[in-house]
Amino acid sequence: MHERFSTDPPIVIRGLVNRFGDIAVHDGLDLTVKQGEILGVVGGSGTGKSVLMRSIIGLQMPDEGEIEVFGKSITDAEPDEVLGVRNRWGVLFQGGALFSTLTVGENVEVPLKQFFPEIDDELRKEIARYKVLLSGLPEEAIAKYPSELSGGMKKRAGLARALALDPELLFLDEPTAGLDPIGAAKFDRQTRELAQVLGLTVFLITHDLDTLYEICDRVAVLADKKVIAVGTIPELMEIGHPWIEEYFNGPRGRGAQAAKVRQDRRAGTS
Ligand SMILES: Nc1ncnc2c1ncn2[C@@H]1O[C@H](COP(=O)(O)OP(=O)(O)OP(=O)(O)O)[C@@H](O)[C@H]1O
Repeated sequence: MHERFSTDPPIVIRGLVNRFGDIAVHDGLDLTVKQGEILGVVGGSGTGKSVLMRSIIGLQMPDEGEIEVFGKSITDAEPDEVLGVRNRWGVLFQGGALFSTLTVGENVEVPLKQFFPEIDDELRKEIARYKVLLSGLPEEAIAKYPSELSGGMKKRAGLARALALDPELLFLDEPTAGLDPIGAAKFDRQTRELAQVLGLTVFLITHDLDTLYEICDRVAVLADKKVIAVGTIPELMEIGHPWIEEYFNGPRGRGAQAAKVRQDRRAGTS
């Protein structure tokens, strides 16, 4: 079977420890991300969600522990081996992290040039164009510079770049932060559609309760330097952890839950 169709978990983390000076951000963190799921990652500010993502993609070398992505160790691998898995994921960083001196199209071409230098210019431009359109941007956005884009368009451009290499795994760091509610709901819908159509596994850091209710199959909760629970929202609510209760049962959590129920009724699914 081609690895793309493997049912093995694409991410397995065991005993992760990350320290900055004397302070441990993670201390014995375990997490398994299942093939094909959209996993929401939540936790209070500073609980280490971004550090966790950076560790998985090899930008942060952990002090202890083991991280496997597509069965390859990120923590012990030789740089060449990591390169072999790096082209199987795409990352949308907070704020898009676009190169300001390149147009949207050129930004999307960057990973293509890096990993597939043999592709000729015309084909590379055409692939980049297709990814920009796939991300929901109009044709005219291709030639624009990041400074000419709205916040929502920058996110979509970042998404187009994250999709450049046809990834199997997509990392999204707070994709709807700073978007208006309509833009955020659109972005959520698009993430779900892309995940379904392209067969992606999605690791999604968010504070957005609507996103969690709308598109996440499971949610991992970071607290006390670990993942304290992973499951569907109803499963998490049964655990009775005070932070989880407060998070999902607070006024915003109840609002998001009610919105989901209304939407499901309209769609005739409940
Ligand atoms: N390079 C670094 N050097 C020192 N401390 C760092 C570094 N990167 C992160 N930290 C610290 O690690 C902790 C976790 O940071 P991280 O950005 O992962 O939190 P987060 O859960 O993503 O927060 P937020 O929800 O606010 O984005 C914070 O206390 C942060 O100050």
